[in-house]
Amino acid sequence: MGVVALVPAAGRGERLGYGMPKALVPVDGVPLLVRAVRGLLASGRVRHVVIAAPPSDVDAVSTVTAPLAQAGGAVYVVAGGAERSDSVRLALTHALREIPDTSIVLVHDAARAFTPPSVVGAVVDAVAAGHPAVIPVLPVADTVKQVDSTGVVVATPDRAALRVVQTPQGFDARVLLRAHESGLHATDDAGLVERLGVPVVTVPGHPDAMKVTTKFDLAVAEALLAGSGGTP
Ligand SMILES: Nc1ccn([C@@H]2O[C@H](COP(=O)(O)OP(=O)(O)OP(=O)(O)O)[C@@H](O)[C@H]2O)c(=O)n1
Ligand SMILES: C[C@](O)(CO)[C@H](O)COP(=O)(O)O
Repeated sequence: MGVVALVPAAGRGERLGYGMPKALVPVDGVPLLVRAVRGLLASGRVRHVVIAAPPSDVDAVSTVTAPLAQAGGAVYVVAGGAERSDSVRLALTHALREIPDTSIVLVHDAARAFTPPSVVGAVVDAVAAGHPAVIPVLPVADTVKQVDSTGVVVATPDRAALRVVQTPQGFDARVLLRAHESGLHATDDAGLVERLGVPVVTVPGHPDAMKVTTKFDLAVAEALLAGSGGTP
């Protein structure tokens, strides 16, 4: 069973506003991307990692991530694309071309750098058990409103049926390839798979798998790290 993790890390981090690509932003001296890759490998389930880096930072990203490769595995770096889905597709193409036994593919945001390895393991286990698509989720803590284009509320969905979606999202490699060849658009990979009519199952996510998007999130990440004694 070849498990490969694709790590989209080519975003500009505009909402964070740190003046460098978000994946390279350090928390306690260690870039978010390095922490994300360490967490994937610490699960003991992932052998190979393919990172989609900002095109102008492929060399810098290769330098910081090459030492992370474990025995029998490799860390590849490719140039990412304009949108997250382009970066995932470019990394997937590389994985399917260069890593012959790729059967399960995880897609994991570099920005979710503090995801516990146990979440990675739960996703891989569920795909290995025969589910073609698996996502980690959390319940919704707030009441959610649907609004129209002018901001007027049109509905209050029952939040018991809503979930917040995290990564890593895990897939049968053939299903993910079909989803990315579909030409459809979605903000996550499972969104593409859903549109193929393939069932997507959920496993429990974790609050630490939060996406570092804003300065507030970065402050939360720093607090998390301080509270955990410095891992991952
Ligand atoms: N063209 C892109 C855009 C995003 N990502 C990656 O997708 C993940 C989720 O994206 P997000 O958190 O929205 O990051 P940014 O696009 O960098 O954020 P912003 O919109 O604030 O610039 C991140 O790890 C990001 O690096 C990517 O690989 N390629
Ligand atoms: C994939 C994702 O992390 C699921 O929550 C999220 O959709 C990516 O964030 P973006 O801002 O839509 O790029």
